[in-house]
Amino acid sequence: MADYAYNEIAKATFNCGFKSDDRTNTGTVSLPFQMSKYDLSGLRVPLLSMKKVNERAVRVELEWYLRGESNIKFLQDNGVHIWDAWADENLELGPVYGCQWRKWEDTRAVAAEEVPELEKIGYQVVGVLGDERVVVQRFVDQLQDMVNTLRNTPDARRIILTAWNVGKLRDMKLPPCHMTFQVCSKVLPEEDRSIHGYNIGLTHLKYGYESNYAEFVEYVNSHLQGRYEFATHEAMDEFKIPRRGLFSGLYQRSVDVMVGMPFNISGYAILTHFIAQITDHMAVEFTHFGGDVHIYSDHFEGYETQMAREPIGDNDPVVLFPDHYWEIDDFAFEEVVIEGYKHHPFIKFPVAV
Ligand SMILES: Nc1nc(=O)c2c([nH]1)NC[C@@H]1CN(c3ccc(C(=O)N[C@@H](CCC(=O)O)C(=O)O)cc3)CN21
Ligand SMILES: O=c1ccn([C@H]2C[C@H](O)[C@@H](COP(=O)(O)O)O2)c(=O)[nH]1
Repeated sequence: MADYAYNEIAKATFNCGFKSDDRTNTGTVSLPFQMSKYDLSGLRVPLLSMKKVNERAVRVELEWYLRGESNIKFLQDNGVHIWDAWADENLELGPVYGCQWRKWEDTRAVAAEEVPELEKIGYQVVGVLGDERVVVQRFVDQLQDMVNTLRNTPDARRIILTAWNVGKLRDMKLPPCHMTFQVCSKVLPEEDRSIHGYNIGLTHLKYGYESNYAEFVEYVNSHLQGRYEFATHEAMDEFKIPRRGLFSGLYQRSVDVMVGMPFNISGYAILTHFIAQITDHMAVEFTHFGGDVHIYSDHFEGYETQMAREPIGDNDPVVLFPDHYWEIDDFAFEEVVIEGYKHHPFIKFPVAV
């Protein structure tokens, strides 16, 4: 359950953090470099039970990232106001997350004879300089590259999405906090493949989704007495259970434990499941690496309230996508469903700007 991993970080930060000043003049306790891991098997999503996390806002924000926009109009049109305080009067944030994910700008001035080769790999001529050098430009879709690599050469150790575009930091209203996301694809041994396939099937059955995974569970239950560890690769191939598992990790340079982190871990878990589904993987685990991990001083009271609550044992949230999803642009937050989320009431935390 997600609460335990998250609570360890929150408690360590609260109890052992250094009293620190910060940009917003709020004051924090801060504990550098903390890691936590979240189980994703069976389409699980780490949504906390000890306070309500607005999972709809998480889905809307994720679609906004995937759309590659720098303007928060989409968020506002869909009733999400978490970025309002940072945008300018035109609702612009500068080239933040989505912009870097989908259209990282690469502009260079080159000698004319280099142009034909560069055009072959997607650069376009956008101008000529006084010294006759030619200005060429392309926009890199890092997310599409991630998906393509997972489909074509999944053993690659370079499958990375980064928002930390050093040359553009000064154009951003806030430099990216969740800055670098990496995925690793692994061929699963028979038993692991079976456990993860079975878990997804159980989730599908529980929520009435017909799927190859649900059929696999029915096969295991009727032919193997429920002993999924006896399922063979051959049988799993027949049910089209993916051969590979997906592991993901996020480096977040600055972590607001009470406000940002619950959004960030659940958002990246949903992103991992989505990428897994559209590249024929099963998501296994998400690891969160925090750089400056802090609790603001005006969150201490809310922290005490949250930590005094009992985790809800049967909080077992999962995410379900329509089974036709196969491309990045298929993601639509209204169709992405969270089921099984049980939580204590919302706690209001002031957000430091
Ligand atoms: N101090 C700070 N913390 C953050 O987490 C944060 C920033 N700044 N700046 C940029 C983004 C914006 N993000 C935000 C901003 C506000 C909420 C927020 O108001 N959360 C409320 C619930 C909001 C709702 O239900 O819609 C909360 O209490 O968690 C969450 C994430 C995350 N980021
Ligand atoms: O996704 C996010 C975005 C922001 N945060 C938090 C982390 C910090 O408390 C502030 C950013 O301030 P900096 O001075 O730029 O570090 O926002 C987050 O936790 N998650």
